[in-house]
Amino acid sequence: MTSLETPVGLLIINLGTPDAPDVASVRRYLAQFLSDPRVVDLPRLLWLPILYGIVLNTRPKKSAHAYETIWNHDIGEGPLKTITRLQAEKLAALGLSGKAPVIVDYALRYGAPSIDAQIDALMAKGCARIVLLPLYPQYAASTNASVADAAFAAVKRLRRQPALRIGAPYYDDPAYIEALAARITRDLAALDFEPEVIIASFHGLPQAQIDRGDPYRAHCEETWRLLRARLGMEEEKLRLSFQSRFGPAKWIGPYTSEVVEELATSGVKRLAIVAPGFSADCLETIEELGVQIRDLFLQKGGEKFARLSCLNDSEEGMALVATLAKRELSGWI
Ligand SMILES: C=CC1=C(C)c2cc3[nH]c(cc4nc(cc5[nH]c(cc1n2)c(C)c5CCC(=O)O)C(CCC(=O)O)=C4C)c(C)c3C=C
Ligand SMILES: [Fe+2]
Ligand SMILES: [Fe+2]
Repeated sequence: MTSLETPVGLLIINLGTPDAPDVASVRRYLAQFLSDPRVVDLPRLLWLPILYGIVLNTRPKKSAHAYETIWNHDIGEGPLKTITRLQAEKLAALGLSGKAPVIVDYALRYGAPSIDAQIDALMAKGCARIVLLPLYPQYAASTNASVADAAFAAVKRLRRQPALRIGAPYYDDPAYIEALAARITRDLAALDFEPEVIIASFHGLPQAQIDRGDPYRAHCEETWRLLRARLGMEEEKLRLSFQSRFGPAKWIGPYTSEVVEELATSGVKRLAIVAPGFSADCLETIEELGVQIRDLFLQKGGEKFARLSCLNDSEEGMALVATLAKRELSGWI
């Protein structure tokens, strides 16, 4: 066996989720997440007292309750983890191996299974080459760079390091736009009503992170533009918005809640919402969009509301993940 025939590891990566929907687990998860300087890039001396003094004493209670409502109690895990695991299992079943076998698994940036534990596990199986595939279509330092930080921190401990590749953002990749368009078209056709407006809602980001050079907003806008072109929808038919604002600082807008309220009060009765930036359904889509935003729309005069699913492990979603995986593996297998 030459070194080119040794196994290659492939980890698909998503953000993460608490181990359980209770206050202690959510506090542990949020402490890890929100102390990452890529996520909250304020000076530590300013942020850590706020985080430990205020945020971690208030937010976990509220979030634990929200996680409880979406939890997959039968298997004891949150939806983001279930879906990411299924994506990895289905990707493994596709048989990506070439001259070199490919071992597929998944890791979560916060919570478990962690990136360092999964890199260790792949190395224990003989992988000297590892591809990390962050399932974040639009680049943000708080997501993509944070994955790279964790991967390089993991190998920093080692004398004999594996070779690492980290997948690129894919916000304008035809395979991504095609997967979204196919999924949206199929899901709209299955509704029992025709929405007047569809909102493409992306996770928000503090405006200050954009000002410091994050291309995230431009990436979201380009995804939105390409999706509109592919679906033949004008800006007023497929609206752009940003959700999940956290803390008092200014985040990028328009905020999803404001767009929904504006639409309802201007007489729109039938609305659909899709979250193209999330590759797996999670708290932010199932609960924030599916419950809070739905309630807001109906309360302000809307009559019909549908939340479309993320790509998840659907046929379209898996075709996309397979395309990305093959691209990032090329030359190694
Ligand atoms: C300063 C805070 C945050 C930044 C910056 C941020 C960026 C960011 N997040 C995602 C994707 C997800 N975020 C999720 C949950 C979530 N996000 C924040 C804060 C920031 N995110 C918080 C506090 C939470 C926790 C939930 C809560 O307490 O309300 C999730 C869902 C996780 C789940 O378990 O279901 C995802 C996914 C992206 C893509 C992004 C930057 C572009
Ligand atoms: Fe987030
Ligand atoms: Fe949220």
